[in-house]
Amino acid sequence: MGILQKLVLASGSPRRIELLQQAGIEPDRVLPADVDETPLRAEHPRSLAKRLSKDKAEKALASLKSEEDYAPAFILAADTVVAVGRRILPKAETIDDAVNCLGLLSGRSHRVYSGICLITPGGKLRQRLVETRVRFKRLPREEIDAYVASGEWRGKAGGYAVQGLAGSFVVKLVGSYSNVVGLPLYESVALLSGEGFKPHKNWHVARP
Ligand SMILES: Cc1cn([C@H]2C[C@H](O)[C@@H](COP(=O)(O)OP(=O)(O)OP(=O)(O)O)O2)c(=O)[nH]c1=O
Repeated sequence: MGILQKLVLASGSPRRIELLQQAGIEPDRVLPADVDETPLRAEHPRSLAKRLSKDKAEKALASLKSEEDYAPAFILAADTVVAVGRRILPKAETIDDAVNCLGLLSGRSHRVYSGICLITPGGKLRQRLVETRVRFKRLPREEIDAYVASGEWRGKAGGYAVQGLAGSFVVKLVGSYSNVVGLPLYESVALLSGEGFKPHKNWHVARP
């Protein structure tokens, strides 16, 4: 196999593409998979992240299979969920969503869960769930308003993006940082290598 192995990233998130690239992996194709992200009743945040990453990978596989020139490939998908205790925070779409999320996160710890799902060219399905604990400083209303005005929260789980302005809200982070941004790199690369994908084929020698 070796160099013929193709990798499809089942995601429309620019962050996930960038994170993979940061790890030296260039997906051969990016195929966003739209799935219903509504939590089930009383669903635990970790179960939701795992279930949705699987749904995304399977949806991408189905759409690949419907193509005339279908060829088996590695398919990688992820889903990131922010939760305070068992309470799942929404992917903020409105200013109200963002204000409510940030109010809940202010001055306390929350958890970020990413489910990752890999389907191999041979059809095996592998999953991981990665958890990061994040503690935010207390956010006075003026600071929440200023952050909301930046728009950085739009489309982000929990109404913030740690890779931007909200990085300065973090008092403590325990676990994987890339997991919070949307794709835990250590675990994703380990999963891929464990299934025989050679992640290092595109590495270049740095020029001074
Ligand atoms: C907490 C947090 C989330 N996010 C983003 C990552 C994800 O894009 C998004 C969570 O939504 P997801 O549903 O995990 O992903 P998505 O819909 O953006 O992309 P796709 O399903 O096509 O892969 O929140 C950040 O960028 N920074 C953060 O600090």
